[in-house]
Amino acid sequence: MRKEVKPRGAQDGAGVPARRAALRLLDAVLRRGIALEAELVRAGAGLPPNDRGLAHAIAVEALRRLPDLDALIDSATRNPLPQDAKARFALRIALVQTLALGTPPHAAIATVLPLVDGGPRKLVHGVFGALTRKGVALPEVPALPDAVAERWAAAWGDAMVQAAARAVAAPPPLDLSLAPGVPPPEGATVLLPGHARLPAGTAVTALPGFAEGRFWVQDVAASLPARLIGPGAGSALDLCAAPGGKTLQLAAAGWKVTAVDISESRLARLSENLARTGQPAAVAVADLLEWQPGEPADAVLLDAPCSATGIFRRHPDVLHRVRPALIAETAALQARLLDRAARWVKPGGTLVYATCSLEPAEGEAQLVSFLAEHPEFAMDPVRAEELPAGIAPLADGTVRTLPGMLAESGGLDGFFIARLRRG
Ligand SMILES: C[S@@+](CC[C@H](N)C(=O)[O-])C[C@H]1O[C@@H](n2cnc3c(N)ncnc32)[C@H](O)[C@@H]1O
Repeated sequence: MRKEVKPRGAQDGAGVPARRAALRLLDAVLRRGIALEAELVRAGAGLPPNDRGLAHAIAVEALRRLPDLDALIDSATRNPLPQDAKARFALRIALVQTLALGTPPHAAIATVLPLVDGGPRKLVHGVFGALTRKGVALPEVPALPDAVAERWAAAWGDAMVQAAARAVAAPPPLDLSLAPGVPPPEGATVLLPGHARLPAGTAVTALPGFAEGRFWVQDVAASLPARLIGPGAGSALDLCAAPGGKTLQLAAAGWKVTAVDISESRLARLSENLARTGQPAAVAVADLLEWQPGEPADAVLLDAPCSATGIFRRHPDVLHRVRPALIAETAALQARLLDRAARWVKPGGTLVYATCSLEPAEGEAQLVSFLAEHPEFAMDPVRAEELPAGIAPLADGTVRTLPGMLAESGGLDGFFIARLRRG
């Protein structure tokens, strides 16, 4: 009689599919360098929403805590497990649940052992048991991966690295940009006019006014590039626009906006956001290395694709998958995009360049080479009163937000912003 071959995972008990999906997410980020959110679409396909949410929560928390989890694992094995060993992944998943997510140890290990069926079950069980019996805990301030700590210390100093480590410990607050005339929700902190900050974990879709488009989610740092363009009645190009936080701001400030992005799926979200908030904008799906507008614009905003290391609090996968080669690659793309964006600014018009990156190659260095090659542009220095209290423009008129700034009110994303005027 032929033995029936069951696909892997076919006999999974309750709770195991979520852990299998968490394993797949971590594997995608750590071994293949894929963004967590991109993999979530694939790894979560077919899973009920609760399992999908749990897989995501486990993976995100493991990425926040990876160096500390690995140090614990290494303290309990005679020879260090290879970084890509399945046993290490299984242990990270079991430990992070017990030590950070409040899962009882027996449930954490029982749902993880099926991931190493036919493999190192005994080892995983033994290491997990030894660590939990010892009563180990994660440190209050997570350790950053060595390569990140070294890179950021060289760029910004040790105090920034310590602030970044504190900031990675927990998800950030929920920041909203408010449509014109909308008051901040009750209990919100207001860092700038038209802004509201609510505690981390607030469900935005459950807030009164969400469906009516009275606000949209946008970190206060991410709201600065469009704010710095100011109100206007002329034409504005929002380049690399999706999912559209800045398009909404520009439209709400009175600009006649054309929003361009290469990603159809992200632009679909931009169109949903326009529909929900009732803000008008023309939308174009295009590669900006090929597209060009019918005529130059009064204001051009380039929120360029980047390593996204400035948003590590919400997307801790960047701490592990962004390497120097990726930073160099995105910096080269930014230079080409910036060069094209510059051609589309009317004489006397404004160009704002922004990246949500903590890498000088994607910010400060980009600006230096741009100014050297574009004498027709000069800095339009940002003034202190245009920024939240506690954040000052730099001497050259640019804005650099870093971990540690506004820490007492919940921090903000890492951004670089430069405003230029065409002569
Ligand atoms: C930082 S995100 C933009 C965020 C957006 N400005 C907002 O505020 O919601 C960068 C965007 O650049 C887009 N992008 C990357 N390469 C592009 C290209 N060659 N042409 C047009 N858009 C591009 C990506 O699809 C992505 O949506």
